[in-house]
Amino acid sequence: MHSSDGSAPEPVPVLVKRLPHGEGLDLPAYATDGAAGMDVVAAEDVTLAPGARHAVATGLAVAIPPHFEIQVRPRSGLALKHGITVANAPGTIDSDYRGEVKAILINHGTEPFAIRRGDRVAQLVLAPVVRAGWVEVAELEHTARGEGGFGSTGGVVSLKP
Ligand SMILES: O=c1ccn([C@H]2C[C@H](O)[C@@H](COP(=O)(O)OP(=O)(O)OP(=O)(O)O)O2)c(=O)[nH]1
Ligand SMILES: [Mg+2]
Repeated sequence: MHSSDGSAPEPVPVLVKRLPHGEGLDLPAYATDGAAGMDVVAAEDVTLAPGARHAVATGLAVAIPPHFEIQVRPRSGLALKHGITVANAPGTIDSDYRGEVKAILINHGTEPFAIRRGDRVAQLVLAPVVRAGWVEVAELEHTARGEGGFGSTGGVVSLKP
């Protein structure tokens, strides 16, 4: 959201600590002014065979403020060109996690994929967290959808006007 004068809001401060093997690497950064995610680089060399997955080190630990999370998301270019994606997308970094941030990458492609230290392998999206509180009831209100789901409104063809 932008403030009423149209200026961008202040970034939310997120504490970040470089681990020893992260020294010398760029911190995650937004590639453009409008980027939603910060590209994060690998802190290790690793080759993913077809079908293999690996928790790729970033060399970073973070302290996210309360009521926020960081999502670890794939980069579309790697997914489209090489079949490299985040196995648990979007990965969840909890605000109370103090271990190393890792990107769990999987190779869905047909060729081995070499990751070199410093390569941008995923993107981190800071997102607000709203917590639910259960309100247990015996009956739920009726809706037009009811229990229909999983394609109940039709297939891939567009809805009739
Ligand atoms: O892609 C990811 C996902 C998770 N984590 C770290 C941060 C997160 O706070 C913690 C736990 O993640 P999650 O809750 O997804 O995993 P879990 O299997 O439920 O483990 P746990 O029992 O530790 O919560 O692991 C990462 O570094 N990268
Ligand atoms: Mg968990």
